[in-house]
Amino acid sequence: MSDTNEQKTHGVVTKKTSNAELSINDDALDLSSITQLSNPDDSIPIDMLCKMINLLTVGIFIINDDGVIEVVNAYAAKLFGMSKDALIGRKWSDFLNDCQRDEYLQLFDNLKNAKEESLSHGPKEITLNNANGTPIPADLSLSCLPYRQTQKTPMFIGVFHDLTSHKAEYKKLRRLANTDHLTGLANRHAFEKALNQHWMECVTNKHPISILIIDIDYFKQFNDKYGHVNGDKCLKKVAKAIDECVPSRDCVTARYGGEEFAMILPRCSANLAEAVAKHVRRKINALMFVNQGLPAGVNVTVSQGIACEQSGRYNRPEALLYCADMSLYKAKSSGRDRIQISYEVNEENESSQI
Ligand SMILES: Nc1nc2c(ncn2[C@@H]2O[C@H](COP(=O)(O)OP(=O)(O)OP(=O)(O)O)[C@@H](O)[C@H]2O)c(=O)[nH]1
Repeated sequence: MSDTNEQKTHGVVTKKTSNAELSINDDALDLSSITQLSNPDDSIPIDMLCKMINLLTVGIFIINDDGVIEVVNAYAAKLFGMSKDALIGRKWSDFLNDCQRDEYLQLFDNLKNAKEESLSHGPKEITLNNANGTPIPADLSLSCLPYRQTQKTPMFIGVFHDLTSHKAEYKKLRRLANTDHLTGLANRHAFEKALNQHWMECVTNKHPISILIIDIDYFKQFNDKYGHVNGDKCLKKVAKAIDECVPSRDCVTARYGGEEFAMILPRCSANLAEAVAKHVRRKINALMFVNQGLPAGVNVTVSQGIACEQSGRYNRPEALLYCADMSLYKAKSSGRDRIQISYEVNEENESSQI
């Protein structure tokens, strides 16, 4: 008895093998021709090829020159969210969103009209809208099968991988790379990236942009007296209090160094930055550490430096940052628990203290 039988479904011939199955529209593609290797005497038995393709954890489909699916493997069917039989006769581009569909139809035209047989495209990242309504990120390559193997009309093979888990992992790693692990705030790297972006946006649109640098006073003494574990808890509390003072969602609060924090205030004047700094000061002064076993009287203060770019005072974000840092230094040297605002670059007498 033959291990391969055939049945007609919706006008499409489905070939079934004993070990694996592969749906094929026989009218368009003689699949046995694909099994021909460069040496015509070497060929892979069809059932073995079907089994191999079906076992692959990569989506494979073959389409005709109308973009209609003629062959599809089990993994592709799973990702498309339909049975293999149901997929035969469907246009593969139905599973793309409008924007990607247009791009791929254009590309498909290019592939069809190309003179070279072995033309291919990709891999390129796409999002498959599968039949269950789940968007699946995938990378897709589309290649023209050599004419000598498809014999009649040109055929194309699509190969794609599910990128869902890679994407999730990438997102997680990206978040970790941008986050300070102790406080959960942005880290210095993320701060600098955000500063460049906000600087460009504010300067281009002639909006002010302010930076606030906040440093815990005498934190070494806190650590020495209450231990590093309590020091860490204190840093977390201070970070949370600072983050609660941002005036809008596009502000960025970061841990800039050990006990130093920084805030980017896009579209905020020096006056607004000063109001934010006063808010920070009140919140930090009110922090209590009793719930972590420290005496009721224990508290911390912060010194703050502000610089604001408005009307081209500074030519680079680094200059703005430098002046905010200089202001902080002045706030420290003049007694701590203070807010210092810098109005001009390197002008000692052009700053004010609160
Ligand atoms: N617990 C804890 N301590 C940290 C961490 N990072 C930095 N520090 C401590 O922060 C302290 C900073 O000390 P200094 O730079 O001398 O500053 P300070 O004692 O705050 O003094 P001023 O800034 O001049 O007011 C050091 O004792 C560091 O060990 C951290 O992640 N956890």
